[in-house]
Amino acid sequence: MTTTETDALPVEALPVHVPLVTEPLGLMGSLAAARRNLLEILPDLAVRQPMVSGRTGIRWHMVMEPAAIRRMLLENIDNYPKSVTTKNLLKPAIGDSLFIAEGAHWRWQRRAAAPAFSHRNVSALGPVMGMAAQNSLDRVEAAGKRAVDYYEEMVRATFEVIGNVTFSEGAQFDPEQVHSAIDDYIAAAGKVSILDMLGVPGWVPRPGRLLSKRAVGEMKALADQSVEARKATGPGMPPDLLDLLLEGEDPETKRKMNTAELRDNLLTFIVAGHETTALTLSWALYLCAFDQGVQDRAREEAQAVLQGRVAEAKDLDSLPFIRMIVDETLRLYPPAGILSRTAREADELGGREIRPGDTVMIPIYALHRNRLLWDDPDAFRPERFKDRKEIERYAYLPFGDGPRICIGVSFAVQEAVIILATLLSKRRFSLLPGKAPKPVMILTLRPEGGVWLTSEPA
Ligand code: HEM
Repeated sequence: MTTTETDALPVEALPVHVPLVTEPLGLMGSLAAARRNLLEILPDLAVRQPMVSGRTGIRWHMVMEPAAIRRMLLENIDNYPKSVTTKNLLKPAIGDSLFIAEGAHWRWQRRAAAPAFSHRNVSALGPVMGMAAQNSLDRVEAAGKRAVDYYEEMVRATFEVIGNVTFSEGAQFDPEQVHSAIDDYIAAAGKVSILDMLGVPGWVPRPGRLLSKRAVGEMKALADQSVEARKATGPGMPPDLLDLLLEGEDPETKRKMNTAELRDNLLTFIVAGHETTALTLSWALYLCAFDQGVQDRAREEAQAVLQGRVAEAKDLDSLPFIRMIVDETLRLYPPAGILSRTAREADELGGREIRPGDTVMIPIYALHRNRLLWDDPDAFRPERFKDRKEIERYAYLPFGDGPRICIGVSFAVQEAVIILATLLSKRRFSLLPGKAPKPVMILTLRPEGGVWLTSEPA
C-alpha cells in the first residue's frame, strides 16, 4: 500500500484499502485483474475526477459526479435500466422479481412489498434480531481467547435473522444447505458477470454454469416448500416478512403475488439481504478493532443504553454513535461496490456523450473515496456522519437512491445496530497481527481471508 499525495494521513493510520490502477490495463489485463478483484480494475482517476470513460469491447463510463448520478437514478431513470449483465446474472436465481423487474412489473411488486418494510413492521422484527445477537454473543464468549473469523460469524448471525423471518418452521429446510447453495451460486455467477461486464463475447466459455444451475434448483425448491407450508399454517404473531408478503397487495391494481412470485421475492430478500448486512457488520468490527478509541466510545454508549441487556429496535435513536460507525463502514466498504446500468437512448452525463447501449457504472467504492467529495477519504471517521445534512446526498450511496433505492434499508440498519451494540457492550475486540482482511470485490465487497479478531470481556 502506498500513500497518495492527497492522503493527509500516513498509511499505517488508515484501514485497509486497495491501491487503484494508475496505468491502463488493456483488455487481457483487465480480465485477469477482474477475475481476482473487481476493485483492481478501478482506475485511480475514479477517486480524483468526476467521470472516467473507456472502451474494453464495449463503451463504458464510470460516474462519480453527484448531479450526473442524480440524473441516472432519478431524473432520467427510464433511460438507465439495470444492465443486461446484472439481469442475465440474477434472473435464473431470482426470476423477474423486485430486484430485476422494470416498468409496470417492477412498480406493482414494489407497491405490494413496501408495507412489509415499513418502519412499524421492521421494528416488530427487533426481537428476532436481538435473539440472533444473543446467540452470536454466546458463540463469541464460548470461543474465549481464541481468534474468530467475524465474517463467517456475522454471516451466521444475519442468516439466522433472514431465515427466521422468511422460512416456516414447518418447512423441512436446513439453513446451512440454503446458505451453501446461495454461496455456490454467487461464487459461480460472480465470475460470469465480470466477463459480461467487460463486454467479452458470449461464446467465451463461462465457468461454473452447471454448478450454479444445481444450486439454484435447490434454493427454489426450499423456498417453494416454505411458501406452501406458511400458506397452510397461516400467519404468526407478530407477522414476519413472509406473512406480510403473503398479505401484500398492490393498492392500485389489487394484484397479489402468486407462489412463484413470492418465492422469487423471498429468494431476492435472502440473497440481497443477508450477506450485505453481514459484510457491514464484519467490516464494522474490523474498523472498531483497528481504532480502539472509536471502539471505547461505542462501548460506553452501548453499555449506558443497554445496561447489560440485548439491544432492541426502540434503542436505535439512543445509539447515534453506533449508527455513525455503521454509516462510515458503509462508506469505506460498501457491500454493493459497483452499480451498473445500460443506457437505452443517447444522453449527456457530466458533459459527456452517452450512446445507446453504453455501460454506465456508478463505482460506489470510488465515489465514497473521491477526493473532490470527501476529506481524508481513506480515513475511518464516524464523526463525519454526526450531522447527516452535511453529507451530499448523491455522494453517499450505499443503498442506491431514487425509486430503486434498497427496500431493506431500515431492516439492514436496525439489524446492524442491534447486533453491533450488543457485541460491543460485552466484548472488546482486537486485531490479530498479520491477518488484515483484503477488500476484494466479486459481486459484493468481501474481506478476503476473513476478519480474524480476538476478543475479551469488556
Ligand atoms: C447493508 C445491507 C444492504 C446493502 C448495502 C444493500 C444495498 C442495496 C443497493 C445498493 C441496492 C440498489 C441496487 C441498484 O440500484 O442497482 C439495493 C436494492 C435492493 N435491496 Fe438492498 N441492501 C442491503 C440490505 C437489504 C436487505 C436487508 C434487503 C431485504 C430484506 C434488501 C433487499 C433489496 C431489494 C429487494 C432491492 C431491489 C429494490 C428495487 O429495485 O425496487 N437489501 N440494495
